[in-house]
Amino acid sequence: MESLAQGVNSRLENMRNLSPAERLEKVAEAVGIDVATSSKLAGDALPVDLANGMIENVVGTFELPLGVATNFQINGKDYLVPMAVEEPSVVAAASFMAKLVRDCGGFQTSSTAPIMRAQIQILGLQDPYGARLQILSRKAELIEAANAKDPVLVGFGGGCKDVEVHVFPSSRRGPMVVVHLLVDVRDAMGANTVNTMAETVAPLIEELTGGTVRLRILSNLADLRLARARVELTEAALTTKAYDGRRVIEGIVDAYEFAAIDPYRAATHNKGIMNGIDPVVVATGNDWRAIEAGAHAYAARSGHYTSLTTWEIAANGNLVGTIEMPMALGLVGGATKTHPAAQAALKVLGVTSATELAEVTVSVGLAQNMAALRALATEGIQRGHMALHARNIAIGAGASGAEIDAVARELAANHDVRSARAQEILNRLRGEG
Ligand SMILES: CC(C)(COP(=O)([O-])OP(=O)([O-])OC[C@H]1O[C@@H](n2cnc3c(N)ncnc32)[C@H](O)[C@@H]1OP(=O)([O-])[O-])[C@@H](O)C(=O)NCCC(=O)NCCSC(=O)C[C@@](C)(O)CC(=O)[O-]
Ligand SMILES: NC(=O)C1=CN([C@@H]2O[C@H](COP(=O)(O)OP(=O)(O)OC[C@H]3O[C@@H](n4cnc5c(N)ncnc54)[C@H](OP(=O)(O)O)[C@@H]3O)[C@@H](O)[C@H]2O)C=CC1
Repeated sequence: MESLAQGVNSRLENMRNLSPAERLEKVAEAVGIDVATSSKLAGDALPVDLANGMIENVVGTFELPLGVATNFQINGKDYLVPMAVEEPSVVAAASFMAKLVRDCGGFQTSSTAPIMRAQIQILGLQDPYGARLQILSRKAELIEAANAKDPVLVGFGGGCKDVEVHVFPSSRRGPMVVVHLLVDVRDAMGANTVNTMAETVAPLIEELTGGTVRLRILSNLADLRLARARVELTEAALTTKAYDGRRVIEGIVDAYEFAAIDPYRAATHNKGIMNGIDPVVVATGNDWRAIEAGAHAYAARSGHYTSLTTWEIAANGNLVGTIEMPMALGLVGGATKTHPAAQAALKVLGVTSATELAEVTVSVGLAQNMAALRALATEGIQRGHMALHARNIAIGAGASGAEIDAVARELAANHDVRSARAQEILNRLRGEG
């Protein structure tokens, strides 16, 4: 079931046995980017003078490993997914699950329009419900004032689309009214865009209500900007030498149920999802704090913190997994525009809109969750994870060059991945033991 949609085939074989330079060449060839672009992914892409323009008190830059997850096929289109992350086994696990999913038809995704909320807090009101209706009666005027501030966005079909008014009749500081501007931010993450609009309409709101406006800022609970992905896997696809596919499916669904009912487990389950999501967010120069805040607030929206994914058994016995969560990602603005490696990562992905990027990103989150649940429900997490973590342990013990893989191999083979053991192996290899 190989797809060469838009010329890209994400099923790159044998990646693990190549050198980083060979892998980059293979990726660049697969997605059709030039050397000038691909070289931005090889390291040293962010000169200090550029970094100095991005944040304050800059002293240098800080690097993370950049991997590329293979095998992703989403809505029939293949993607190679850049992931910037320090944790071993994450990229391997995402690639592995994407391989299983592509053999079962790939990921199916959808999303809402990219609507962000800006909040405007009003205090000093005796009649909060009366103020609410005053504001709603002038909705069109507020929308017009907000949109006058961003003709570029309006030109792209975005802009403020609606206004909501929420009343908190009794807070410790008296009645509070909170206006939400609902803004279609198109291909922006949207924070600066909606904050500007909120600050613009605040004087008009004070005039309308007689109250005092305090905060004017977006909400990171972007519950109107959702991205979704669905997978369906057969028993045969999940069968291994050691485990029957039916047993794997039952185990994954039991693991999901645990996360659905218990917040202690849900926190770890969702961390596993974010293992997939954050590296894509970082690699594309997006704001990962915003994504994390939105994810966990959404997981707790019912008052009970729960899983961001669902895992069920369909009538035909197949395993069905879904994810739906806020995904406020941008292709313009923020560091996506200034960081050369983020620009190159977006070219590797080949996405043409922020919603497409959001759908790819939640697909990686779903794949990552599936990898963790599959491992946890069968052999446990340590075999696959620790075998790859062994290289970190080897480096920590002082191994370098070819020593790293030699020490890691022995640690993993003996299922004894500890620093002291790594030191012993290293000493022996160096003839010092
Ligand atoms: C680690 C694997 C994938 C090994 O799994 P395996 O069965 O040893 O893999 P394999 O050697 O049979 O290879 C299968 C495919 O995996 C990929 N793959 C496999 N190895 C590599 C590698 N070295 N480099 C690159 N790709 C690799 C690759 O796509 C490969 O296909 P191929 O290309 O060969 O046709 C598996 O054990 C796994 O998925 N484990 C789960 C790992 C995981 O979830 N890690 C996240 C960190 S743990 C955590 O922080 C979260 C957690 C667990 O607490 C969340 C929760 O509790 O829910
Ligand atoms: N709580 C939070 O999450 C907060 C986050 N931030 C930060 O805000 C930044 C993101 O803000 P954001 O508003 O996205 O960034 P920008 O303001 O840099 O970019 C958005 C602007 O880009 C222009 N634009 C050009 N093409 C498009 C297009 N196709 N679609 C949409 N807009 C387009 C628009 O108008 P124009 O050309 O007129 O500018 C738009 O207003 C991030 O760095 C984030 O870290 C800031 C405050 C709080």
